[in-house]
Amino acid sequence: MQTLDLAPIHHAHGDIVLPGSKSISNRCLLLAALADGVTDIRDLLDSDDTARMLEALQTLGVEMKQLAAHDWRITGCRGQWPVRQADLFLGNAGTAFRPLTAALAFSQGEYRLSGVPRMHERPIGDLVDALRQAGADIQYEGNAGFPPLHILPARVAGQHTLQIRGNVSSQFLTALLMALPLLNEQTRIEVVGELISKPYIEITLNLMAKFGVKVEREGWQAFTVPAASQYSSPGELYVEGDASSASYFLAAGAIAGGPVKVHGIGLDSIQGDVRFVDALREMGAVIEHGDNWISASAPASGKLKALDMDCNHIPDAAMTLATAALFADGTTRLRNIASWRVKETDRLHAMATELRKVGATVEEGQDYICITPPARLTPNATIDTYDDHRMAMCFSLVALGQTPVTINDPGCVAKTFPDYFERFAAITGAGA
Ligand SMILES: O=C(O)C1=C[C@@H](OP(=O)(O)O)[C@@H](O)[C@H](O)C1
Ligand SMILES: C=C(OP(=O)(O)O)C(=O)O
Repeated sequence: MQTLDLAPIHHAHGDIVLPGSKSISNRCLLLAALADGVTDIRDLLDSDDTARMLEALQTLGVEMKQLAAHDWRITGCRGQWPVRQADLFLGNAGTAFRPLTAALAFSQGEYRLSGVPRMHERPIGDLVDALRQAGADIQYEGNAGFPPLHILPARVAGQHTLQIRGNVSSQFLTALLMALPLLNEQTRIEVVGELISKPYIEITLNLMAKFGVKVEREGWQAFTVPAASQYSSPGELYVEGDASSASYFLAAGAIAGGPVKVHGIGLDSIQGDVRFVDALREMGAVIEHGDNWISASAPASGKLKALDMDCNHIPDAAMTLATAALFADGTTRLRNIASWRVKETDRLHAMATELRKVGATVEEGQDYICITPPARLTPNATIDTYDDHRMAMCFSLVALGQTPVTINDPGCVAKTFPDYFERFAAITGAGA
C-alpha cells in the first residue's frame, strides 16, 4: 500500500480550477445517452466514477467520441440500448449503479450489474422495490437488497403511481425520475418516509429539464413525469466545478490564512454542496464570491468557531466540516447524517476512529458526530482511509495544523479527484 507523508503546513493560499462535478457529469452522460440527438458535454470530470459510467455506456453500444481531455460527444439512443445483453462493472460509483439499474430495468435487455465488494454492501432494495412495481424483473445475485443484480427482459408499464422510500439514499429517487420518461406514460412517484439529501434531487430535476423533460412536483412528497416525455439533446452542456471537491480547498483557506479561491462554481450553483460555505461562514471564515468563483480566508481572530448543524442537505461536504472542526474553539456537532454509514465506508465510524488518532475527543452517535479538538494535534498520526476518497481528502487538512500526518492509500482519491494531492500541494506547498 502506498502512503503519503504530509509535512506541517503553515499557510494555504492560491487559486484552484475545480474538476467537473461528479453528480452532474454522470447524470449528463446518462441523459445524453437516453436522449434524441447528439450532445457535447464539456468539462466532464475525469475520474473512476465517470470512467465506470463511460465504460458502461460504451458496452451498451452508445456512440461516443472524446473531443478533448474533458469534452465528450454522446450520440443518444433514445432509450433503445443497441446492446441487449451485457455485464457491467460499476466499481463503487453510486451515481452510475443506481441510475443505470433503473434505465436498464425499463429496457428489454438482459444485464448483470456488479461492483467492488463495498458496492455489494451498499443498499439498493428500495429502488428495486419501486422498479418491480412497474413490472421490472430484477433478481439479486447475492444478498437480497444489495448488488450484484441480474436484470431480465420484462413487460414494464407505466403505473399511475409508484412509491419509493427516500430515507436511505436520494439516488433511488434520482434513478427512478431519470428512467421514467422511457415508459412514455404519465407516472406519479410518491416518496415514502423522509427524503434525505434533498438538494441532489434538484440537480436531477434541473438536468432533466435541460434535456427537455419537465417534472411536476408537490414539494418533496410527489413527482409526476408527464406522458410523452422524450429526452432531447440540448446540443452542448457545460459541467460545473465540483462543489464537494471545492470544500477541501475552501476549508484550507478558512483554517490556514487564505485566501484560497476555487474557480468553476459560484453561489448560484445547482449543487447543494455549495451550501458548505454557509457552514464555513458560521464558523467565522471570510467568504467572497463572484460569477464563477468562491474564496475563503481565515477569520480575523485566526480561530474558527465550533458549529452545531443539521448536515442532511450536504452529506458529502459535511465530512470536510468534521476535520475542519479540529481547528475550532469548542465542540462541533454534525447532525442528521445517518447516510454516512452506507457510503464508501461506514463514514461515521471511520471518521470517529481517525479523528481520535490526531487527539480529538469524539462522540459517535447513530446519526451524528461530536468533535472536540485537542489542545494540540497529535503529530505523525497515520490515517487509514478505508478506500474512501473523502477520508483521504478530509484528513489532508490535519497538516494545516502545522502537524505532520501520514495518509494511507492516498490513491483512493481517484474515485472523484485523481490529482487531489498535487492540487493541494499547489496551495500549501505540501509534499505530494
Ligand atoms: O445523487 C448524487 O449525485 C449523490 C447523492 C448523495 O448520495 P445519497 O443520496 O445517498 O445521500 C451523495 O452522497 C453522493 O455523493 C452523490
Ligand atoms: C457517497 C459518494 O459517492 P456515490 O456517488 O458512490 O454514492 C461520495 O462521493 O461521497
